[in-house]
Amino acid sequence: SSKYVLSQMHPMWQGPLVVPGGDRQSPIDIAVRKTVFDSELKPLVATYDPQTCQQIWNNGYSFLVEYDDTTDKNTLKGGPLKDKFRLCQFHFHWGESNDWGSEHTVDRRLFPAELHLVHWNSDRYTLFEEAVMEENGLAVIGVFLKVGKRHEGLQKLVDALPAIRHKDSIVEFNRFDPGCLLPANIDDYWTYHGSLTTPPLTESVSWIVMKQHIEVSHDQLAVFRSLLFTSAEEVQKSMVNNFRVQQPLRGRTVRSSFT
Ligand SMILES: NS(=O)(=O)c1ccc(NC(=O)NCCO)cc1
Ligand SMILES: [Zn+2]
Repeated sequence: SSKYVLSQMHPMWQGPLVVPGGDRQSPIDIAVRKTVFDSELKPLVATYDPQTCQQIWNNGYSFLVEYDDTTDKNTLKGGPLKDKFRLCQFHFHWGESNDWGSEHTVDRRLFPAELHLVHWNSDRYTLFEEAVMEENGLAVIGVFLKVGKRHEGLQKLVDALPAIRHKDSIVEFNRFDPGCLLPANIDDYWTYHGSLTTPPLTESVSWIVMKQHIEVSHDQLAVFRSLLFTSAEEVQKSMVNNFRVQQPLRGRTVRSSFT
């Protein structure tokens, strides 16, 4: 049965959204004490080619760094995944202040921002658009951001943001290694079955949320907040608080790859 999901997460969404089923929605709170260690979970193997980076653009919701996903150049396998997945894009969610902004929470703790690396199952499907509708179609790696020392690898991205301040603006972006945004330790993660956190909210995501966060500077995060939800003709609205609120667990188990 499909349930109505009120669009609490963002004023931009008008009226209730119908989602298929609605009992595998994301994000969620990860109650650490209730996670279950699974010794069968393998280490994650992420192989990314910085040369396949194509463009960075403001989609009116976040900014996306998109990769050429027509070949198996950027793959994710292992971890909870049975198949091989292809990176298509990564993006972030953040708040208007450093006190909130992440989508997932850990024991209700909010982080100032969260990175999502979006992959689709290239063993079973030929396009993202196909995979996004399927139960085992997507794998998204979530990485929490904390405010601290400057992230040298992120700076190249930050320097490109003023050029895509408005919705639908896009610039060519080449040579960016998404691997530089992963924490040192990618063996410790939580994993559960969920959904996209923005429309179409389809329940096709194997979530892999890293236990270890990365650090970015206050100034780097401030540049995220200088982006706009709006296009050049509209009244300006700062791109902040582009996160969805935590959704009910509905009996799901969150597994951990570590004790
Ligand atoms: N926030 S999230 O759950 O990681 C997410 C990822 C991809 C999408 N959609 C998507 O990638 N659409 C096609 C090309 O951008 C929506 C939400
Ligand atoms: Zn996201």
